[in-house]
Amino acid sequence: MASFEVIGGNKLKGEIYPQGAKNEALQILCAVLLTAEPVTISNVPDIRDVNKLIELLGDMGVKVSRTAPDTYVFQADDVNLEYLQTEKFVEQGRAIRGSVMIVGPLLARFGEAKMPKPGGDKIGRRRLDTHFIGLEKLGAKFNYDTPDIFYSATAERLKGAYMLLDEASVTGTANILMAAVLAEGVTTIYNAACEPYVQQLCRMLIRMGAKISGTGSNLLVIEGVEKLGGTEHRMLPDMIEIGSFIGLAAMTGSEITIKNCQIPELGLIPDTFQRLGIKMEFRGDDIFIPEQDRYEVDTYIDGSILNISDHTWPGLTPDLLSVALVVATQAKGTVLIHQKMFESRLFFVDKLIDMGAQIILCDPHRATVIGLNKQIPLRGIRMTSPDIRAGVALLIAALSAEGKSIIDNVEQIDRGYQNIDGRLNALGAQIRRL
Ligand SMILES: CC(=O)N[C@H]1[C@@H](OP(=O)(O)OP(=O)(O)OC[C@H]2O[C@@H](n3ccc(=O)[nH]c3=O)[C@H](O)[C@@H]2O)O[C@H](CO)[C@@H](O)[C@@H]1O
Ligand SMILES: C=C(OP(=O)(O)O)C(=O)O
Repeated sequence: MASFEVIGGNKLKGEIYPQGAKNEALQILCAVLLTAEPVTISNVPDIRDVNKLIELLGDMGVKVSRTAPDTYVFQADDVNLEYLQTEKFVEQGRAIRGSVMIVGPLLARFGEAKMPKPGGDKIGRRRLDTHFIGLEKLGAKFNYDTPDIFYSATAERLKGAYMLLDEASVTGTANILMAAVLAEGVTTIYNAACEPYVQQLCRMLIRMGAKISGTGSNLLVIEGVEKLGGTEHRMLPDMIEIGSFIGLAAMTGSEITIKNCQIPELGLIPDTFQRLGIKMEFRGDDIFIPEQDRYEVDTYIDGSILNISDHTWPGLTPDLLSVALVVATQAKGTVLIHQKMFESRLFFVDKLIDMGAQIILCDPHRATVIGLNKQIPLRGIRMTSPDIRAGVALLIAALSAEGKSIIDNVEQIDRGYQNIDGRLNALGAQIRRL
């Protein structure tokens, strides 16, 4: 288990480039299974979860070549389905959430798929009903009643269908979409997730020859085609990393320019941090955060307390609430953080309370944060990173804190943030990997 030793209290300064988007990468990589032709993917982040999925694809027989540090060519012309019976596959599938999205492409192209219960953050119940029910509507038969939670599915030829998803699941929509593009006839997915990750997947599939309308909306209509061809795809910058850097700048009172953000794709993210009082300027496609000694939380028009909550896209992503919460600890004012989607994602506030933050955990979904207005700095402590986003929120807290912090289990942070210690040290942070 690796740890970070963080000496807090330094102001950072400079430019930082966001990595390619983790959650987009996990979808796009699974989509290479839909064609026997080469697919070139660039702006691939060099992070644990993505590297694990690339390794899994390679072990399944997909030819993988890295043509530049962030660019890969994949060719799935000789997929070994027997690999899905091996213990190594089970281990790999269990290690990441993204592995669940091999099911749709495998069913569509080969008529069979297997997978263990996928991994990912332990941040609440993460059910897969939406995936399975959707794929069943396309004609797949699932066997998921196994004691070892190893699912298998078969389908002779998937057939298009109408479906109204019970929830707008991000990976569920991607999985069903990837199955529907090769199904016979028309599939309509209503209440589809429309996060930029899914939009990017739609664009890639269309370039491969798929017929999809409704990209960016919650109503996708897919006319199945016989086969798909190769393409080139470039990943968007990671919007969660961009939000994390905005929060980091505010907490540490630093002047940071976040380069090449594709600002129109960020939805409510900049606005949310602005409501927390953080000033920023859009300079072309860069976000400039000036040095600010203080920031003051907005209230609603009627003067009531600001509430920051998650929602399916185009609402605010749940993956940034931990960062918003940590930023609120040093703001002037009070904020209610309401994490609606996940029930175990706010428990990390006990570490922030140990650091001196004023937070009332109202219930598993809601925390009231009374900002310290930078009158009293947080103090460094030893803590463990429970999940990827809490991990980065604790890192931001430690960088702003007085004294030394140790953060254990930083593999959680490495799942989604590329060389985060090296990149932040280049801006003046003091982070040592132990
Ligand atoms: C690999 C990947 O892409 N992971 C992301 C993906 O996970 P993932 O696709 O697993 O998450 P889902 O979208 O399926 O669901 C997330 C949670 O929200 C709940 N839910 C979802 C939709 C809805 O309308 N109502 C509702 O309550 C679900 O029950 C679940 O607890 O999307 C999540 C939600 O943006 C993000 O946190 C994850 O980082
Ligand atoms: C929850 C997340 O990831 P995963 O779905 O891979 O666990 C995340 O990226 O914040």
